[in-house]
Amino acid sequence: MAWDSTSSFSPTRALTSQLSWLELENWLKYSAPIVTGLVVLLATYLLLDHAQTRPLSKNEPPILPSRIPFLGHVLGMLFQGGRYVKNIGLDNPHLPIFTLPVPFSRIYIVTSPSLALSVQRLPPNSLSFTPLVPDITKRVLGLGPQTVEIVRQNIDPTPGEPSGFLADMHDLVGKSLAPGEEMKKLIRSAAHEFRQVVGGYVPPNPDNVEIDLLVWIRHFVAVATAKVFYGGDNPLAADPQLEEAFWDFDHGLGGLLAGVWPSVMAKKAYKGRERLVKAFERWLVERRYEEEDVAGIIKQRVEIAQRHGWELREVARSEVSFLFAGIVNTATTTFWGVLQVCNDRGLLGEVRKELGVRMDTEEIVWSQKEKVLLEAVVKECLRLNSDTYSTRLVVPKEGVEVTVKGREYWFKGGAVVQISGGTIHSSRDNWGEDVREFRPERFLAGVNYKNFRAFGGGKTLCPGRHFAVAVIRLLIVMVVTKFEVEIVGDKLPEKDDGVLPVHVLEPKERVIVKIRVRDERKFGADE
Ligand code: HEM
Repeated sequence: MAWDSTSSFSPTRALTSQLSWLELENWLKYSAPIVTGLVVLLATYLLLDHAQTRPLSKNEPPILPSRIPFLGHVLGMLFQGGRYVKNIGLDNPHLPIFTLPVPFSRIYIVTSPSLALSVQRLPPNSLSFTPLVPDITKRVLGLGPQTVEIVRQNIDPTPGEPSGFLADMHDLVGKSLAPGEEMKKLIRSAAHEFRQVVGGYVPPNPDNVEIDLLVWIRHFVAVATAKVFYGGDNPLAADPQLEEAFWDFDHGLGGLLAGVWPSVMAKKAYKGRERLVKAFERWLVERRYEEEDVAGIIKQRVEIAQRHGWELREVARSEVSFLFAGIVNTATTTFWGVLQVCNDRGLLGEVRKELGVRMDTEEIVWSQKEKVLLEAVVKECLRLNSDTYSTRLVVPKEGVEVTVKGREYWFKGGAVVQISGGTIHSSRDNWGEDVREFRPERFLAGVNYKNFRAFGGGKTLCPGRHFAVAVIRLLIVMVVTKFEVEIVGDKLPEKDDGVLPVHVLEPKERVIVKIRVRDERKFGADE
């Protein structure tokens, strides 16, 4: 009999359905534990998220949950860098402070400038930056366990207590870079070095060679700063290739800070740092720091570190960090300053008009107006391009209740409080409708400095700020006076705010320029 495929009984179908049952049974047998596991995982995940988004105290700042439960804020920060938190602040202008719940902890974000002032004045036994330093320096600089132990000692001494390494170093750097004779000497030395590197620079033919403005400027800053602080025999002068190692270290800082297998995960930065450390170690072993042209602040830094029991190879790591502080922000801010001035013919004319730099005596003659205008240019560049955070650890393990501006706040122990410079600098409420525009005039008209956070604030306020503004001003004016800088392309780049904002932000795209010498006869402006 021919097989009737339309009949209601079909052995094939029966066999197939039997197979399906078997498969289902098998599937259930093997998959049930997996499904149960997944359900338990999902329930735990949602429970954790629920627990995480509940206030831990009635006075904890308002909690902003993330769209992706539990891990959302961490992922946001990981994939969007500093922009993530900055934008949450800008989207919630009604909240002066808020809580970002992260797995098993919190990050408290302050976006109100006046609240920031009060928060950074709280005593170090409630909020302090210094307890974070040992771990940060261990990761970023690769300090050994013995040195980290030394750093931990008497980290926040109260009056009358012996001061530890950090407090001694903090005092020294603060005093040496405060306005006064020592700082003037450093600025004179910087002026001299800038005149050597900028004045002696012969640009390649601009018809054939285009230059990356940031790379060009940062070379001047790196070479000159290394010489101002570490003298003519400084490690960068002895091996010019170290400059590349320096920028590798800088660009991979986030990876080093993450601390996960840095020699592999942040390979370039790690290698760059270790090359720098070796060079500084050699410099120290050869006692180059005793040479006459090494700045007093460096001689004393080495002395303090040794007095506290640091070995020379560890002192080398500390000096890499000081060189870093001296170069990176200054270089990037000078880049933005030169770019903005050269992009505005009117401003360029003003800047060029009143400066005289004499080759013979190295005397720099500023008109007061010039100095103020350039200072405004520098500060406006900093406002637009500095998204840095001031960070404080909540010191008491059990958490802390503080009264700030007449209100009670509670912070969880071990969590961090961050003042978001990026939000404060980008807020219309603080800077007006033209907040995104470059308008140095706003600083000439007078601004409220509580809205300006480029140098941080409180106990961690940048000690190099006066020196930095003076040298950036000087370098901008030297570059635009000696050279005609033609920007290739008609659009200025935006800052790259998708990274960890550890320093002034670099541009998203490279800025290419053509450089011509403007005046062959002398360095300075027309006499
Ligand atoms: C435009 C240039 C500069 C900017 C924007 C800048 C910014 C900053 C910021 C934001 C901090 C941390 C503040 C905080 O955590 O609240 C800092 C710390 C520091 N800066 Fe600067 N800085 C600049 C130039 C310099 C220069 C030229 C030097 C040295 C020659 C320097 C030396 C330091 C040191 C030593 C610290 C650590 C202070 C401490 O924790 O005790 N900075 N700077």
